[in-house]
Amino acid sequence: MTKLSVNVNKIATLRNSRGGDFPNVVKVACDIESFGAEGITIHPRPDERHIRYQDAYDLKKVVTTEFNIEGNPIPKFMEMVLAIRPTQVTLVPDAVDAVTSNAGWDTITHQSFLKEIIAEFKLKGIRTSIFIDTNSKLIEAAATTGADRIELYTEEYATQFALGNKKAIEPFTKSAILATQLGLGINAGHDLSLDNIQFFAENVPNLLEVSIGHALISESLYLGLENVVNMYKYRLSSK
Ligand SMILES: CC(=O)[C@@H](O)[C@H](O)COP(=O)(O)O
Ligand SMILES: NCC(=O)COP(=O)(O)O
Repeated sequence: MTKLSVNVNKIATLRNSRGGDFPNVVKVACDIESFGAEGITIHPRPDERHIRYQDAYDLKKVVTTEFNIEGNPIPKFMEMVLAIRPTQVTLVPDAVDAVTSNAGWDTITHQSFLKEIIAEFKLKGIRTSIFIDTNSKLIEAAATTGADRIELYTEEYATQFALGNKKAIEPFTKSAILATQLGLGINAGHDLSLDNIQFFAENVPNLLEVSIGHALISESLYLGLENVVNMYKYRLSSK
């Protein structure tokens, strides 16, 4: 079965908006695990606008499922991941000022760089995954870097699925078949949601893990609002 890794970036966004420690990222991650998630994902960005580097160290102490750290392997990120030794590092080539991840690796241009850093992570026993588009040449090049897995970048699928274009799954199915032939494990993420996840999982063979954050946290707000509004009303009703 495909594992669900919950990305808690948005919990940190909410916490940072008030400058305090509510919601507490570590507590939320532990609760998410106790609710059944099989992994916790974070994507610290250089400006620490949501997850802070300290959160990564704090989470390492408590996460009992798979801990996945995503990011661009700049020196500060490398140092942190090598010290923490999470279950998995997912390499994402995002620009410092990117609003969110918006492209996969060019594994041909950056083949030797990726080989070098993947070897460093492997020495520390950290599983490696490369964030990538559904391009067969890039997936073939990814297989030569020593990476254990690829993470298929699913924004295009999510956008097209919302427009009713179910054919958008085809490149993902093909990429998964190719990756399996090349000995790569398959993860996926970006804009996956309650609406589009089932069709994706049913049509992408050997899907090991999905990491989901933005939609999952937004859906949790919607699905929890009625309950919480009524809890407030109940507490006010004795007056
Ligand atoms: C790698 C990826 O797909 C991202 O979705 C990412 O981890 C989310 O990052 P933000 O929460 O900063 O948008
Ligand atoms: N790797 C993708 C991820 O962690 C979450 O992406 P999103 O669901 O926030 O778009």
